[in-house]
Parts: sequence; C-alpha cells; structure tokens
Amino acid sequence: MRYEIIGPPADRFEEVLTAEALEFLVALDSEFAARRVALLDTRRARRDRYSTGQLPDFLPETAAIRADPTWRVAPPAPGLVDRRVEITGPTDRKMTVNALNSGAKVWLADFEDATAPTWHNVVSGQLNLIDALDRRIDFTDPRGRRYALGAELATIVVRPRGWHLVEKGIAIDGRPVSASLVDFGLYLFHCARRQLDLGAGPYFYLPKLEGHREARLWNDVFVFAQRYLGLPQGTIRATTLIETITAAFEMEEILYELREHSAGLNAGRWDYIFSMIKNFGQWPDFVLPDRSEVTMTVPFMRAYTELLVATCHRRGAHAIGGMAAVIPSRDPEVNEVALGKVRADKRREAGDGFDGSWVAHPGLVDTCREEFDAVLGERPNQLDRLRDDVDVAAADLLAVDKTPGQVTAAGLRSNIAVALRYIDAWLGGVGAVALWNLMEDAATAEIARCQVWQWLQHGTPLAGGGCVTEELVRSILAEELTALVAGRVGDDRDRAWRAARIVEDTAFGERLPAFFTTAAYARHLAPAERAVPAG
Ligand SMILES: CC(=O)SCCNC(=O)CCNC(=O)[C@H](O)C(C)(C)COP(=O)(O)OP(=O)(O)OC[C@H]1O[C@@H](n2cnc3c(N)ncnc32)[C@H](O)[C@@H]1OP(=O)(O)O
Ligand SMILES: O=CC(=O)O
Ligand SMILES: [Mg+2]
Repeated sequence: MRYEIIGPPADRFEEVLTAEALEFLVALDSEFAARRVALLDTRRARRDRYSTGQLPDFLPETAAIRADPTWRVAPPAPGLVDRRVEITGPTDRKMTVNALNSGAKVWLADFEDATAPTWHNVVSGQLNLIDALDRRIDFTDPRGRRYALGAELATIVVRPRGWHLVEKGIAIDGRPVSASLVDFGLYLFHCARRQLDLGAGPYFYLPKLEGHREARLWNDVFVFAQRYLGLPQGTIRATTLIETITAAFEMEEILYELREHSAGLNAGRWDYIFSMIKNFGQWPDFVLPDRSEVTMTVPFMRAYTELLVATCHRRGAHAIGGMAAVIPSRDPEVNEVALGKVRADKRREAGDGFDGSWVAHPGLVDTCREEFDAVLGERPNQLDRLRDDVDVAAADLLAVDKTPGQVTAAGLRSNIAVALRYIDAWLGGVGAVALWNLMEDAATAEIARCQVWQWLQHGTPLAGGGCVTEELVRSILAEELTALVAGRVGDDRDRAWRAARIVEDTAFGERLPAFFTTAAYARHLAPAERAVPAG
C-alpha cells in the first residue's frame, strides 16, 4: 500500500480513515500533488517579482474572458439559493451543534482560519460532520448541558485548508499530503452521498487562492473526484474566497475556471489585508496604520468589495460578505457597541449588493439577518442587482497610501499581544479565540504579526513620539509574555514561550515568512511519531 497513517489513533478514527477513503486520497495525490507544488513555486516567483517593485495588474492574456458578456456560472444549488446569513466556525462537537442550530442559512465548517490543524482536530472534525449528517451528534457535556440538533439546520459548506499547507498525519509514498486534498477528499468521500440524500450537496469554500490557475486546479480536482466517486459532474459547488490581492485581479477568471462548480465569491477581508502587507510590505507607500484603522470603508478595501459584487452579479454568482470581527459581550454596554458595529457592517454590505454575509457567533445571526431582510425582503438574494456603476481600476485596488490613520504605541502593543496570545492558543490546538472582544483567528493574527514586521522594516514613527524599533518590540513582547505566563506551569508555560519565539521569528527577519502556520505546523503541531501503520 502507498499510504501510511502517521497520526495517532483515537476513538472511532477508523470510521474516517477507511481503506477506501485513503485510496481515494492516494488517487487525488497521484493526480494533483505535482501541480500543487508547481503552483506554490509560481506564488514564490510572483512574490519575488513584487519585491523588485513590480505591481499586479489585470491579466492581458485573459482579457477575452472578461470581455465576453455571455458566460454565467451554474445556477445556485439546493441549500445555497438564500445565503443571507452564514455562520463560520471550527468543527468541534459543540460548535458543530451550535452552528447548525444557530438560525443561519449556511454553516462554514472551517478547517482553515478557525482551526489549529492538529491531527485530532482534522480527523475528529470529519467525524463530527458525518455524525451531524447522520443525526448522531447529540451529547451531554460534563456540566450536564444537553446539545441536540434542532429541526431546521444550516446548509454545511466545508472550508478545507489552503494549498500552502500539508498534512503530516498521513504519508503517501513517504511524503506528507496536501492538506487541502485531505480535508476535501475525506469530506467528499464520506459526506457527498449523505448530503445528496438530504437534498443538498457537497459544498466547499476555497481559501487563500492566489489566482485563476489555482482555481483551475480545484476545478480539475472536482471533475476527477466526481468521476472517481460516480457523482454527476457539477454536483460539487464551491465559493471562492477572494482574500489575496492577486486573486482580486483575477476574480472574473476564477469564476470562469470554476463556472460549472462555482457558488460565487466571498470577500475574505482579513486575509486580504494580510496579503497586501505580505506582498508589498517593504514599500513605503504600503505601510498601513493600526489594524483597527484598516476598515472596510478605506479606499482600497472599498474598491475590492465593490469590484467583487459587480463581478459576481455580472456572472450570476453570489457575492458573500466578510467577517466583522467584533463579537457579543456579556457586558451590556460593550455588547451594544459590538452589535452596532456588526449592524453597520452588514447594512453596508447589503446596500452594496452582497447576497449575504458572515458572522462569527450565534449571537450575531439576528443582526445580520435583519440587515439583509431589510434589503432582500422576500427575495432569496439580489443576483439581479447589477452594479454597472462600479468602475474599479488597478490603481484603486492598490491605493493603500490613501488609508487614513496612524501607527500608535497602543496599536503596536495590541498587535504583539494578539499575535502572542493567538499563536499560544493555536499551539494548544485552538484555532479561534476571543481577545478583547474581537474574534481572532489565523487570518487576523497574520495581520498582527505582519504589521509588527512591516513597521520594524520602516522604522515607522509612532503618533505621540518615538518610532518602532527592535528594542521596543522586544521589550513589549517580554512584557506581554510575562503577563501571559503569570500563574502558568509546565507545558502551558512552555507553550507561551514557544509562541513568543514564533512571534520573534516572524517579526525580526529581513524577509517576512509567507505564513506563520507552515513552519509552526511542521515544528509544533504535526504528528511526530509513527503510530499504527495502516493499509
Ligand atoms: C477571518 C476568517 O476567516 S473569519 C472565519 C473564521 N473564524 C471563525 O470562524 C471564528 C468563529 N467564532 C468562534 O470561534 C467563537 O465565536 C469565538 C472563539 C470567537 C468566541 O467563542 P466563545 O469564547 O466560546 O464565545 P461565547 O462564550 O460568547 O459563546 C457562547 C456560545 O456560543 C457558541 N459559539 C460561539 N461562536 C460560535 C460559532 N462560531 N459557531 C458555533 N457556536 C459558537 C459557543 O460555543 C458557546 O456555546 P455554549 O453556550 O453552548 O457553551
Ligand atoms: O477567511 C476570511 C478572511 O477574512 O480571511
Ligand atoms: Mg481567510
């Protein structure tokens, strides 16, 4: 056999890691592993070009696709017609039940930004999805609280990990496997028919794509997988996140590549900001102010979302809004402010023509629904609202220098504290956390650690005096680490130290690491020991 299970066994994991499912992963790997590696090389080469001053533009070689007014994506699939509220979150057992019961139309079951990809999270997440579809997920927690699926459930849309990540819990021919193919393959293998029997289908969100060739790879994966599993072509549907600056220049082409499988585009705002810093962070014109100042109404973010809605609706595709990171609070005053911010965000999106949007927490479902109800009324979406008024040029997408705001000492400290605390949680197997009333996940933490790097590179002046220096960052990091480890012992204490080391490694280097998660996964999360060989 060509595969081996490296990750440790646990209760019922064999129900996910069946010989047939693993053979399917081997088939996907044989067909697509080399193309994935080549596309990752292309990403690196492109970033190198940007480091010499080149800027992206709309592609001349695909002008004909953009100019052709005739093509459309497939009509919306069952369960994906009305997407006015989508809740996102990790796939642990409790969150699965809570998300499905939340009243949202869609649940984005997340193996990406909201999940720390421990072997346990990866496999048990798949098991929870199977159990949810079989209605076998009800349980009572240790406090005696009962969790049970209700009558009306959200449509499940799974977000596999991005192309940059590998899964080391399974080896094929002695190599780690693409994490995207593992998450996609296991879910499709086990749940496609279960979903079809329930009147929905196997639906996906595709994260962190950097261009249409990566969308073509996904489309080819879908065609191959449908053939392998005997599913009618077009059964799979995928919403692509536009969350990199390079993908923003290829929205139309991405829809075109996936057109028989496309369920639209989503404005993944947090990774988008991260991508902007990652690609152009060394240039003075691209220095961003405090993270809290980079709102959806600053010119470069506005240009991107306007273009996204216009592109989608021209092609009959859903445009889905992004995540307002504020979450509900038990403090009534703080809560009121938080709900007000989410309401304003969803109101703007609905008014701009989005067909629905994301929330991070069940307590935000009603707010989002009310704002979309106000615009959609009885209509399931507003695909008919063409945004022919939108005129976005390459320069608008890159107009980072028009972002108002300052870099402050508080913003610097906040970035260091968030990066440290998030990475600490991630190393502990938790991929989304609430910090200071904000949802923090891999994407928001990437911004935090990249801004520290960016400001250090530029010796950025701080409002009120001084500037960002290595000495200052080290001293804030030391203070934040002291606060984090207070009262901790043993492994918990070590984990905080490891998190601080990752923050240092990613902040002080001359070149910004493309993702903190890749090296941190290999060093800290990946299963190290060989467990029971299988197959
Ligand atoms: C940039 C992007 O990619 S955004 C998408 C990726 N990020 C995410 O999906 C983050 C999703 N959100 C979350 O993970 C959580 O809301 C957090 C971690 C931010 C906060 O969670 P908590 O600290 O548990 O919040 P809180 O205590 O208010 O939760 C109250 C209840 O709501 C549940 N809950 C909170 N958020 C969610 C969610 N997204 N899905 C399902 N249930 C949820 C909690 O499990 C808890 O349930 P319980 O009452 O049965 O114990
Ligand atoms: O995945 C969403 C984002 O904002 O990043
Ligand atoms: Mg993202």
